[in-house]
Amino acid sequence: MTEQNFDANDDPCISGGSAAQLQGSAHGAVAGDPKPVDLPRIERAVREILAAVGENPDREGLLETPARVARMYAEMFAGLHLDPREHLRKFFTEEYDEVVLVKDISFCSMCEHHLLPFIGHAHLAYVPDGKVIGLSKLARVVEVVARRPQVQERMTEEIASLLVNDLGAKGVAVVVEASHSCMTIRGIRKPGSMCVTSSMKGLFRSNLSTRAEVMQLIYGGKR
Ligand SMILES: Nc1nc2c(ncn2[C@@H]2O[C@H](COP(=O)(O)OP(=O)(O)OP(=O)(O)O)[C@@H](O)[C@H]2O)c(=O)[nH]1
Ligand SMILES: [Zn+2]
Repeated sequence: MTEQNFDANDDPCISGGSAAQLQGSAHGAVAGDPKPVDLPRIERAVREILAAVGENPDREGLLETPARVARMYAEMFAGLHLDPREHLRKFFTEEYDEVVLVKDISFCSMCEHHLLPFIGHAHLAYVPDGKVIGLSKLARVVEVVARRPQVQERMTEEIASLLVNDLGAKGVAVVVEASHSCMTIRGIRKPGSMCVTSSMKGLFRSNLSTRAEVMQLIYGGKR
C-alpha cells in the first residue's frame, strides 16, 4: 500500500481512543460508533482457531501469533474507523472540464465471505464541474474503502458514490480489477482469474463516447 500507511501501533482506534466516525457506509460500524478494534479479543479468537484446527497455541513458534494476527486485522480493517470523505474536502477551482483519470491504483481488500485478500487495481476517472481535487486523494479514498470487509461490487459502487456526492463531478467512472484469493488458493482454485467491476455515473453513463474514451485511456491497446 503506497498512499497511506496504516500503522496499527499509531491508530487511536486500536488503543481504545476515539475512533473517526464512519459515515454513509454499508458496513457494521455506523456513523458516530466509537467502536475501537479490540486486540485482546482478536488474540483470544486466534488462539481458539489454532486449537480448533489441531495446533498447539502454546508451542514456541505460535506464542506471538495471536498478537501478530490481531495487529494485522487492525491494519487490514482500519478503514472501518476512517471517513473517506475527509480526503475529498480540499479542492482547487479549475476551468478544466475533460477527463481526469488516475489509473492502476493498487489495493488490497478482504473478501467478507472468507476473510481472504483480494488484490488488484482501481482506475478512477471524473469530469470536473469546476472543482478538481489532489490526485493522491483518489488513491486515499480507495485505501479507506478497501480496508474493510468487502465485496468487490460494493467497493466499486462506494468509491463511485463518494466521488459523485462529495466532488460534484459531471461524471465519474470507477473500474476495479482484482484477483480473489478465495478463488485462487482454495475452493475452485483458479489462479489467474480476475474479477472486473465498473460503476459509471453522470456523463460516463449517459454519453457512450465519453465512456469509450475513459476505457481507451484505462486499457489503451491492452484489451
Ligand atoms: N460477487 C462476489 N462474490 C464474491 C466476492 N468475493 C468472494 N465471492 C464469492 O462469494 C461466494 C461465497 O459462496 P458460498 O457458496 O457461500 O461459499 P463457499 O462454499 O466457500 O463457495 P466456493 O468459493 O464456491 O467454495 C463464492 O462464490 C466467492 O467466489 C466478491 O467480491 N463479489
Ligand atoms: Zn472470498
